Amino acid sequence: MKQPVRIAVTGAAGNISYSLLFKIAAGEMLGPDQPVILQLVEIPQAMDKLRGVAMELEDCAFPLVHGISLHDNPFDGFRGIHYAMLVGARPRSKGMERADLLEANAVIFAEQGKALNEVANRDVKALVVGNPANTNCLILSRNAPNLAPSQFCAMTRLDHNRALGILGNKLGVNPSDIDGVCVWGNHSPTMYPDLHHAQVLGDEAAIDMIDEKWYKDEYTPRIQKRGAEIIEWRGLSSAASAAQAALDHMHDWALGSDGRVVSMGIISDGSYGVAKGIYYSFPVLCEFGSYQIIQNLHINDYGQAMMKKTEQELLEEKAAVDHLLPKETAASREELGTSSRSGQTEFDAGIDTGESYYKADRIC
Ligand SMILES: NC(=O)c1ccc[n+]([C@@H]2O[C@H](COP(=O)([O-])OP(=O)(O)OC[C@H]3O[C@@H](n4cnc5c(N)ncnc54)[C@H](O)[C@@H]3O)[C@@H](O)[C@H]2O)c1
Ligand SMILES: O=C(O)C[C@H](O)C(=O)O
Repeated sequence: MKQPVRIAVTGAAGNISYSLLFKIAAGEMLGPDQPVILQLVEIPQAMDKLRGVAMELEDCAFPLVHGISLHDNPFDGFRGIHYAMLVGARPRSKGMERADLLEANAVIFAEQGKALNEVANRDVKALVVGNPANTNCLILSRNAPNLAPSQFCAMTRLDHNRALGILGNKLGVNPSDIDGVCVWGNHSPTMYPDLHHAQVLGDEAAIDMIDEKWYKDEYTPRIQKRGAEIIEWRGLSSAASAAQAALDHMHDWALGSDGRVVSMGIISDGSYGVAKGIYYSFPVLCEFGSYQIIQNLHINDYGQAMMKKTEQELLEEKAAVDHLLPKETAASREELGTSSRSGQTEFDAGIDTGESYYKADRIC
C-alpha cells in the first residue's frame, strides 16, 4: 500500500466540491491504490455546512480515505499538502464590476499563496478553479516565491473537455476518438478553441470535416460562453462538469496524459510569442509529473489574432491587480519557467504520513 498523500480542497462546502470530493475519495484522481488525506478548507461562516459534507464522506466508508480534517484558514489547511484544489472564490455579486471581483479574489489568493509558500510540501501542485482562474493563479504564484511558477495551474480543462464533447457530438464520434484539440488563453469569453491541429480517429483532420462558418460563428462562441449557457439553463453555474475537469487536470498532471494533448493554464515562457509571466492556456503533454508545451504548431492569421486578443485581456487583468502583486523576488524564479520541480514522485519533505486509518475525531 502506498503512503497517503495530502490533498487540500478550498470552497469544500460549495457546489463543485460536492461532486469533486467524492470522486477524489473514490480514487478517480490519483488511482485506486493511492490513499488520501483530505484537508478541507472553508470560510468560518461555512464550517457547519462543511461538517455535514465531511459526515457524508465518512458515511461512504471509502477505503482510500485515511483522514479528513476541516479548517477555516489556509495556514492550517495547507500544512504538508501535496495537492491543492483551489475552488473557493468570491462570486460576482450584484453591482460588482469585473475589476471589483478581481480585487476581492486577489486578497483571497494572495493569502492562499503565502500559506502554500509557508506550509505546503515543497513539491505541491496547485490548481486554481475559482474565477477569474488565470489571474487568481498569477496572484497565488507571485505570493509563493519559494515555489516554482510551474507548480501552479489555472483550470482550462473544462473548456478543453467542452471543445471535445461538442465537436464529438457534431461529428458523430466519441470524444475519445479526437486528439489535438486545444484551448488557448484565458478562461473567459476571449478564449480560443483551436481545431486546426485536431485529428479524428487518428488520421482525419477535424478542420476538414467541419464547415468554417460553423466553426467560427457557432462552435467558437458556444465554447467561449458555455459557462453562461449552463447558468441560463440550470440556474446555477456548472458544477459536476467543473469537478470532472479538475479531476482530469490533476490526474493527467500527476500521472501523465498518456500521449494525448490537453489544455492547461500555465505560466507563459514566451512560447508562441505569448507575453512571459501570465498564466495562459497552452496545449501540453503531461508525463512523469510535469507538463511540456507542444511547440511548432502552425498558427494561421485567424489563430494569431484570436491568441493576441485573449493575451491582451490577461495583460489587462494583470494590470488591474498589479498594485497587489509582490515584485518578483528572485531572477531564478523566471528561469525555473516550465522546468517543473514537481516532477518528483517521492513525497518526503518531512510531513507526517503516519495516519494509516480513518480518524473520525479529525472531523472537528
Ligand atoms: N475554471 C473553471 O472552469 C470553472 C468552472 C466552474 C466554476 N468555476 C468557479 O469555481 C468557483 C466555485 O464554484 P462553485 O459553484 O463551487 O461555487 P459555490 O459558491 O457553490 O462554492 C464556493 C465555496 O467557496 C467558499 N469560499 C469562498 N471564499 C473562500 C475562501 N477564501 N476560502 C475557502 N473557501 C472559500 C464559499 O464559502 C463556498 O462554499 C467559482 O469562482 C466559479 O466561478 C470555475
Ligand atoms: O462561466 C462561469 O461563470 C462559470 C464557469 O467559469 C464555467 O465556465 O462554467
